[in-house]
Amino acid sequence: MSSFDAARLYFEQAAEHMGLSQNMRTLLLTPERELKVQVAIERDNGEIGTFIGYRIQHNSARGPMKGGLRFHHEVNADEVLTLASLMTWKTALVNIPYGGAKGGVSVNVRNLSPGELERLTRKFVDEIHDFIGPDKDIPAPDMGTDAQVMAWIMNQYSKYHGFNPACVTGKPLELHGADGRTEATGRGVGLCTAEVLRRKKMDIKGTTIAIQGFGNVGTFTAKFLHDQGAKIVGVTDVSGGVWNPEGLDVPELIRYAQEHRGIAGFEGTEPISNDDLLTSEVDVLIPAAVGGVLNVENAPHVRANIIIEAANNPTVPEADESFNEREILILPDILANAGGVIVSYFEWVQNRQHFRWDLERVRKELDRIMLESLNKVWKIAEEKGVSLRTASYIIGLGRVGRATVLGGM
Ligand SMILES: NC(=O)C1=CN([C@@H]2O[C@H](COP(=O)(O)OP(=O)(O)OC[C@H]3O[C@@H](n4cnc5c(N)ncnc54)[C@H](O)[C@@H]3O)[C@@H](O)[C@H]2O)C=CC1
Ligand SMILES: O=C(O)CCC(=O)C(=O)O
Repeated sequence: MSSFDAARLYFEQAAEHMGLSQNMRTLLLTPERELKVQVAIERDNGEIGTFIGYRIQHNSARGPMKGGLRFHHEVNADEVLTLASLMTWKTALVNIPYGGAKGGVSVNVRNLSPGELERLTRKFVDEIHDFIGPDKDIPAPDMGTDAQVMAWIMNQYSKYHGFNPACVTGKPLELHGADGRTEATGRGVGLCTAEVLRRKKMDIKGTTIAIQGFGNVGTFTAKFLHDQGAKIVGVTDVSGGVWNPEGLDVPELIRYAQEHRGIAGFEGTEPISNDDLLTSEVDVLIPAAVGGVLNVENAPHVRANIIIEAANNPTVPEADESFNEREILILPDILANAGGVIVSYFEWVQNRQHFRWDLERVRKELDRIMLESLNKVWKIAEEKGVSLRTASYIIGLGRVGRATVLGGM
């Protein structure tokens, strides 16, 4: 089953509850535009490197399309379409004035020098600049991209269309970025985790947590939860994993990971594999890396009572079904990781108003939107007797559907 067909099952479960017509389902599932471009660069050794880039614009019924840009060797059209559709439901669920899009280049960034990464980014913008922009489609960071990449995008876009920082979000602070964007996704994941624990009457102090992925989202999630007194007992990344039942020293681990480009070998810990981490005995499991990691094989062995989906699309539908049957609570990606796009929205607003917010204001508004969204999802799930995922989709689809009908063809 393709990744889009799998994600479509989540859509269909909500559409069924809502009694959406077949024609409306087809309209909402069909992407508006799919770009697939050649991204050719000169490598440092003088040879040519040819890569494939994608930007898939799924839906613009509620506003300009919005979504991150992923540089990863597993990027393909099916995955980008799936992620673009998730952005449509996510922006609608948290009620920010956007549609959904996603992009990516199929490349292993670990094999690129900084110069090659810059040339690749600029070349990608050369290919897609006519289709993006502050009122069309606004890229942002995702796996393998960061504030520096966003700065190059802004600079390259401006060469064609004039200075316009709102064409991309997640930029460096020195170049029209927003205070709090880098931490935003992890902060949102942490906030949601704390709120779920509160609702489940579990004390966050001493709650054991395992996190897969220790990049932007994983580190800020770990930091937030560690600061609240939770015990982060296991973390993995592409280099390996570390485990300490007494709780990891998260600030030290962050320093170590920056210095060693990975967490493997952090002193005072035992090694743990990615597979073992997912089935480890913890209260809360937080996938914060790639998609599809919770699958038919490992789902029956997952021992956490709560799964917070920081990554996009980490759970395949069969695993989701098995978790629901076993009453394992899953907070879905389109809610749990929405903090990033929410603060991207604040950045876009600040860029358009030429007025900077301070960190306190960003955090206050982010926390308010995250908690209001979680509250609404929880209420719908209870009222309708559905999972938190289906409740999230019901809200998202409902808003996109109504905007589509009101706007007309
Ligand atoms: N950056 C953002 O603001 C947002 C990111 N997300 C999602 O969060 C997830 C992580 O994104 P970022 O932290 O931004 O990426 P990143 O590139 O900063 O970090 C990715 C992390 O995952 C690890 N990783 C990669 N492949 C892995 C594998 N096969 N097994 C285990 N670990 C692996 C890497 O070593 C790294 O620690 C992605 O699913 C992304 O779509 C969702 C919303 C916003
Ligand atoms: O910040 C953004 O605009 C998009 C973040 C993103 O790609 C995501 O939420 O998956």
